[in-house]
Amino acid sequence: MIPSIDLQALRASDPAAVEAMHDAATGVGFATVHNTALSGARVKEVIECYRSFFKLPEAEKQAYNMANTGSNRGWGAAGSEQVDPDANPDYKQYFDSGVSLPADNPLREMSVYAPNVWPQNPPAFKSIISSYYNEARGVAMSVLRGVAQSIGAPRDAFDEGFETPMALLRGNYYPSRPDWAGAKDFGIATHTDYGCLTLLATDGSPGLEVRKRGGGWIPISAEPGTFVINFGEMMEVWTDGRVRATPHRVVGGLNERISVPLFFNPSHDTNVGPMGTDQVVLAGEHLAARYEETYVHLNKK
Ligand SMILES: O=C(O)CCC(=O)C(=O)O
Ligand SMILES: [Fe+2]
Repeated sequence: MIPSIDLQALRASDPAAVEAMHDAATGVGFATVHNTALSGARVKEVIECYRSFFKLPEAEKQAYNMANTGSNRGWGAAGSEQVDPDANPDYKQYFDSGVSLPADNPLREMSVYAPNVWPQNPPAFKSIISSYYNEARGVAMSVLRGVAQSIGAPRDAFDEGFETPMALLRGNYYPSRPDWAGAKDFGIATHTDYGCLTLLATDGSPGLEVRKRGGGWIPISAEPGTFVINFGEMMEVWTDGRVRATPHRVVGGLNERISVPLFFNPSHDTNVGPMGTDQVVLAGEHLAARYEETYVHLNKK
């Protein structure tokens, strides 16, 4: 039901891999991807690094709380994001990092390119997370080339749009589902991702569910070294609906869980208007609007 794709085969234009990507992109909107440049050991290191951060005392994490900076870099406390207006704010915590631009780059004035915030603890956080950020971007770009090929576009159709990507790496921490949680409380409520492609690593524990067309939910999980991919709203617009942005959620259960999505968003000025039309939709404007709707610290301003 959810295609499983060998990334090296996709890179080599193996017909079965290209067809699996076509099915994923135009059908369920999700796939798992394995045989990438990122090993399971690398992903485990990243997950444990986030875990150490999330286990710090709340008072220490407060120093990095993004509600204080108004950007989306640093720690997001439980209840700080509401992805579904009909549900309560999510009970997950998260930590966001983005592209590192040189101090004299004027793009840093824009909140989507704001400077990163790095915690002091664990001490290796900055080096582990920033190198994973760069490696994961490389993997995401290879996946996108395969997506382009699978829908009959040139393999490099998306390359130019990702020169200074608003790519955001997030560590999500879901504690076990709180006792007080009711029907409107979720680890992360039902939503579609905002950007083009999400490359998601998880600690292997269950929780993520994908909405089935026609109703119902499909559970999906991936051990470190295998990634879940899915497509976001900008990709659906850009491809004029051919590639699907599929809603998903985490209700949460007894198990604690960590997941690490890379939201591979294009450069601010990339036109993600439907290909082959003259409609203009600026990626940066779409993203800023969605952040304003969902980050509690931005929409309450
Ligand atoms: O934790 C997961 O598996 C999914 C997280 C997610 O959908 C998101 O952060 O957008
Ligand atoms: Fe998501």
